[in-house]
Amino acid sequence: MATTASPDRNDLTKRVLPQMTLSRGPNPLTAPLPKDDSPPSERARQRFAVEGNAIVTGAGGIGLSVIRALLEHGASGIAIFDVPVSYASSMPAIETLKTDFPNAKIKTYEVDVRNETIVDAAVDRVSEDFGTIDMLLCFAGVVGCAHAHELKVDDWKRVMDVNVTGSWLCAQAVGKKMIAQKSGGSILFTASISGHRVNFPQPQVAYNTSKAAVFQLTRSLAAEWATYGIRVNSVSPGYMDTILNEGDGLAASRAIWADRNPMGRMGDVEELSGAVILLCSKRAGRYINGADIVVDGGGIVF
Ligand SMILES: NC(=O)c1ccc[n+]([C@@H]2O[C@H](COP(=O)([O-])OP(=O)(O)OC[C@H]3O[C@@H](n4cnc5c(N)ncnc54)[C@H](O)[C@@H]3O)[C@@H](O)[C@H]2O)c1
Ligand SMILES: OC[C@@H](O)C(O)[C@H](O)CO
Repeated sequence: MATTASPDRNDLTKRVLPQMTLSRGPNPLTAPLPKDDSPPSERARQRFAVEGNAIVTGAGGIGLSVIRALLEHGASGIAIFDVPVSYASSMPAIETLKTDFPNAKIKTYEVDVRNETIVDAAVDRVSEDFGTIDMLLCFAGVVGCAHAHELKVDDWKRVMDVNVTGSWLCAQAVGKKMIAQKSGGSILFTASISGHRVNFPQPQVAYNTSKAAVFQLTRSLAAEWATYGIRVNSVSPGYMDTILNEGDGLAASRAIWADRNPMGRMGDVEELSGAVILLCSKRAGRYINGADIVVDGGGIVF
């Protein structure tokens, strides 16, 4: 039997919470594209240029590679958030970046992304040190392998806290700054093919679940913050050749992953940077919001 919806149900103003109404204020994403008469090569360069300062969390294999790409494409400042133990190994690479890009401002901050107080204080410090925050790229992440029926709740929480809560805390702290700055911005999360499908042979229920959550975090913030000129997207790498895929018994799986990939190999971290630059670029990425780009060599062949 057909039911008639109550009149109130069709009245959006009564159904939608006040804070979800899209108040259209000044928004760099709604302004018309500026006319550009520069020569073709310059137009091509500008199309994939990134502008301003970026906070990058997780200066591991992928994070360090992307920082270099951001600097090559025009970023003027990079604030790196990581935990002290990782700085010990990534510091030589960070020093090389400072030498290779002498005009860029590159600073490191000891930040455990799971801690709200530390994240908020660090984002405040970046604001003071750099002026504006134009981009946030979240690469801080951990993996954990255990059979689901044996997984301890602390191990579940460790993965969720870094991959989901850590990404959220950084995005909220930076989002507040971007909204106040009124100049828009770009936020990029790192999901994974593990959020799209269940990988083989490693059992990693917490990791897979955490990365699927990152998609909805991406889409939720993309929907809420476009009105402030903030775009929010994610990348989903396949198996990249980093230290993340060495521990927790994962090294033994590398040959299986490569064998099942159409390209017969794992990815090089540098092969991810094109997608990241596209999503963060002000021109080429301007209408890309709430998207996830999979970079996995064609997926796993079963
Ligand atoms: N390598 C891959 O195959 C692959 C595939 C898909 C997704 N990813 C994701 O990409 C991201 C980067 O991975 P990677 O391969 O470069 O790994 P990585 O281990 O080389 O780097 C991860 C970085 O995150 C940092 N980190 C961990 N916990 C942190 C915390 N609490 N606070 C601050 N920083 C913290 C680590 O210190 C490290 O520098 C992760 O989110 C990972 O899940 C990786
Ligand atoms: O799915 C690829 C990655 O997210 C990750 O490196 C892997 O799943 C770790 O087991």
